[in-house]
Amino acid sequence: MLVTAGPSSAPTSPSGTPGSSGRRRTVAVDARDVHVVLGGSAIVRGVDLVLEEGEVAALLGANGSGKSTLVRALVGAVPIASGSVTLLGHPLGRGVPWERIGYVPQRVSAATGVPATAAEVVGSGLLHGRRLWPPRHAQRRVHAALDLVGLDHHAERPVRELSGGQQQRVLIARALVREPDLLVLDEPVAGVDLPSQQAFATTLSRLAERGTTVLVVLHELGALAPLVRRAVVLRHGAVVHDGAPPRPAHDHDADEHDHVHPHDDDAGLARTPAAGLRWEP
Ligand SMILES: Nc1ncnc2c1ncn2[C@@H]1O[C@H](COP(=O)(O)OP(=O)(O)OP(=O)(O)O)[C@@H](O)[C@H]1O
Repeated sequence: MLVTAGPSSAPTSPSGTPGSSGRRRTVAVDARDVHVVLGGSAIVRGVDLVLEEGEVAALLGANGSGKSTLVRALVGAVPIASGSVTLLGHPLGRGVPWERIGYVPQRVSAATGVPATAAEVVGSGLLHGRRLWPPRHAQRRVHAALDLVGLDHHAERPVRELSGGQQQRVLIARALVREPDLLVLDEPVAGVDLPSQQAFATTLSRLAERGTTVLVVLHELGALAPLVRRAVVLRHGAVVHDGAPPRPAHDHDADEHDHVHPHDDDAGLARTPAAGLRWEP
């Protein structure tokens, strides 16, 4: 199921919203008028973001536009100055079912001071708050998650011996192992080779079909283009576009680039291999 509902949609409640079929859909993320202030500067300025169950949305914007800060605020990693955030029907805080949420932060190493193996790092994704021991079938789930990112053959290797891109894939597996209902990913495929990006896109699309909601920070849609139907574009911490994905452009990272382009659903011609998009009719 893929549904889009921007802030301009009919009002929703944390528990759900009636769809066109009349069936109640669960709202996975309900952020209203979110402001974040860091170091005395307003970094996120009045963002509204409502994501429904199974929706795949990309968060785009130039460097420094506030994408990471916004997703970090959504998962409670930085405090919000004002506004409200509800995740999976629960106000941000201890009541949120964090075990149902996977988060891949931006560009962190999977290697810690501890010589953990890839399987151990992924297994840590199964631990949370009150659960300090692995659930049943943990090993099977760990290996399945590593297999999804093409690294099961490295399961017993210390992560510090893996390349940067492989470490990133370990972190993706750590989020996937939870079989999350909500997945928040901050530039998950930066530094990841194209075949792995495509495998990741396939995995995400299967998760979305199953009802997982995905919010992914990207600079270019890249291999994920076929599954992203909604793009939220930030500029200076505010949403300047929320709707169909913008056309790819080579200058997306330029400060003055507005990230908003006319979109044509029949725009195969607008999507060129040079822009890094894999176009599927
Ligand atoms: N802890 C902090 N204290 C002060 N300013 C911060 C802090 N963290 C981020 N910022 C500032 O907030 C702004 C937005 O940063 P953020 O990392 O959210 O942008 P981004 O859109 O994710 O950028 P990029 O595409 O480069 O990853 C930047 O100007 C950054 O310097």
